[in-house]
Amino acid sequence: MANSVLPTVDLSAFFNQGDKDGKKKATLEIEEACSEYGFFLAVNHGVPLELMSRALQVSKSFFELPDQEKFEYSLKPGATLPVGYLRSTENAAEKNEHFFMVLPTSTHNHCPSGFQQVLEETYPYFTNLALLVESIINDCLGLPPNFLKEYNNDRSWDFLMAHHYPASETDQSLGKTCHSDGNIITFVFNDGVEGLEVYKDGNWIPISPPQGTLVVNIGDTIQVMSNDKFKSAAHRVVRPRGRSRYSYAFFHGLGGDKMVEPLQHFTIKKGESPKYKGFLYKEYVQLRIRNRTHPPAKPEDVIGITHYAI
Ligand SMILES: O=C(O)CCC(=O)C(=O)O
Ligand SMILES: [Fe+2]
Repeated sequence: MANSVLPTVDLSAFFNQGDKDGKKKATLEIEEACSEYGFFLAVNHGVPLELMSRALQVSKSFFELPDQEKFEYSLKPGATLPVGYLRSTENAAEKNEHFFMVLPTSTHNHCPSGFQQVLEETYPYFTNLALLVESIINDCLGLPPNFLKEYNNDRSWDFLMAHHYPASETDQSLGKTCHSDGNIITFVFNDGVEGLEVYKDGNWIPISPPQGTLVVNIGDTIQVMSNDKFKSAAHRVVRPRGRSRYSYAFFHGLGGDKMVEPLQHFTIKKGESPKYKGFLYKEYVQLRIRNRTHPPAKPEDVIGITHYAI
């Protein structure tokens, strides 16, 4: 089965004090998966399965509402963050709608009560899991203990998105076009409907994780910091015929004022040249938001991490 190429990593050892062998095994699997694919699947990740399915139900109920009700949650003019309801424009290359949420305590959020509850309940689990996976990645990359934890100490650039990809009928447009994520680590879960594909060596690999499994992927920031040791893989969502697809993505980011650049650990210390120019995380985030709010006419003009490649 095509799906079996992505390893499924059991994270339970990290929730059971003392299971050293389990931690070692999972760490090695994550290291291999992140250098090879930039993606892995995670089970026993600590996020309650009941909460994941309830969150998907809330999202389905929201996206089934009449347009007029959904548009009440559209981005307010002058808003500093693209929070709330967003949908693709009529002739865009992708067809989707999203609900975008930031830190539960943020006054920027503009959520109906269902999403507010999902946000408040899921956020602590995803934040803890992200800090755990980030510390495992720190070890896999051979960085000094707690390096990423200390560098990445600002949680205000993280966000949660609910996605709906309407079923494809006659048109062939994608649910989400080929992209890589700009952040540190992303967690995705969906309703069991296929559609996510990861690009590797010229092929699109379909990823259909069993329900309750999390898809974990490395973002551009780790790719840059590790000077390409870990991959931020291109991926996309194909819209299945006749079936809508629902998913959530949690994006673990970095403080906006942090500099993102290849770390000396992967350049000077290894005798390798940096593969990227340094940039502020917030600059890259702004460029990526602009890709959405003012989509360029030509797909090749969409700004991605190669913008900083040397
Ligand atoms: O819906 C999915 O399965 C993937 C979503 C995704 O790639 C993203 O939000 O960046
Ligand atoms: Fe993505």
